Amino acid sequence: MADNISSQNIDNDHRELSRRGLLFVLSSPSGAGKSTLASMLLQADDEIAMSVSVTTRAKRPGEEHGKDYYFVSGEEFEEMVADHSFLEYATVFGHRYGTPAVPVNESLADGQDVLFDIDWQGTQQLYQRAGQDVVRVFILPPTLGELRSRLDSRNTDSPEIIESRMQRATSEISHWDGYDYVLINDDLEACFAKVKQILATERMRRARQTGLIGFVRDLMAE
Ligand SMILES: Nc1nc2c(ncn2[C@@H]2O[C@H](COP(=O)(O)OP(=O)(O)O)[C@@H](O)[C@H]2O)c(=O)[nH]1
Ligand SMILES: Nc1ncnc2c1ncn2[C@@H]1O[C@H](COP(=O)(O)OP(=O)(O)O)[C@@H](O)[C@H]1O
Repeated sequence: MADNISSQNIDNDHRELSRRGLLFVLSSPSGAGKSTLASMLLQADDEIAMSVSVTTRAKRPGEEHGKDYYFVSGEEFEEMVADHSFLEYATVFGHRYGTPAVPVNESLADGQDVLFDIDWQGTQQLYQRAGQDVVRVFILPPTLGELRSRLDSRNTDSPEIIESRMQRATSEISHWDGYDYVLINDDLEACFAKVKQILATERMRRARQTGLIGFVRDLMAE
């Protein structure tokens, strides 16, 4: 386990978030395209950092420890739970997934926004913790047939795993109304443009609540 994501680096309650940046969440049923959209956003925007999750699921071909996930054993995961190292955690498809708090706080303290690829359970927990700083975006596939063909063509999972993800897809989708924005990822570039538009709009909304207040006060005092 990488030390920089464990709780040992800080003394106080590391689940207490510094509230400077946005917490930008992408969720979707497996295969709808959230990882693809997340990596496009990270490439296009210097002011947002990815929250790398911890998981007990097996590494897929091509995935890197510390970049895609921190891959840990079940025991290591439960130790992190006991240490209160997670901002949120959940069981998805029979595996444990969690967001380590320390890197998120570091990014926020650096003035970065933070991008999360987490499920609806984690989104609810994050929302309870950080409320108005969380922007929740749900990505839908255009059809379930297209979802299956994306899972097939991604070529990372066995037919059994793909089947179980398809069986979970409708229950994942049923949580769509717990999100601020719902996008259909049909044409990738069009969907990505909407993701960027949402981020830009939400940044402006925050600027209205924070920096601009001082500006308006000074302007009116002139
Ligand atoms: N709550 C929570 N969910 C996560 C976290 N990391 C990933 N997930 C979700 O777990 C699910 C499975 O992710 P993954 O194994 O990468 O499969 P994929 O969605 O098919 O790429 C997805 O819905 C992810 O959004 C996390 O830290 N917390
Ligand atoms: N709009 C799209 N049109 C066609 N294929 C897509 C689109 N968006 C994503 N994909 C492809 O679908 C597969 C699943 O996408 P991925 O981002 O891994 O989904 P998720 O992270 O939601 O599980 C990948 O092979 C990806 O390249």
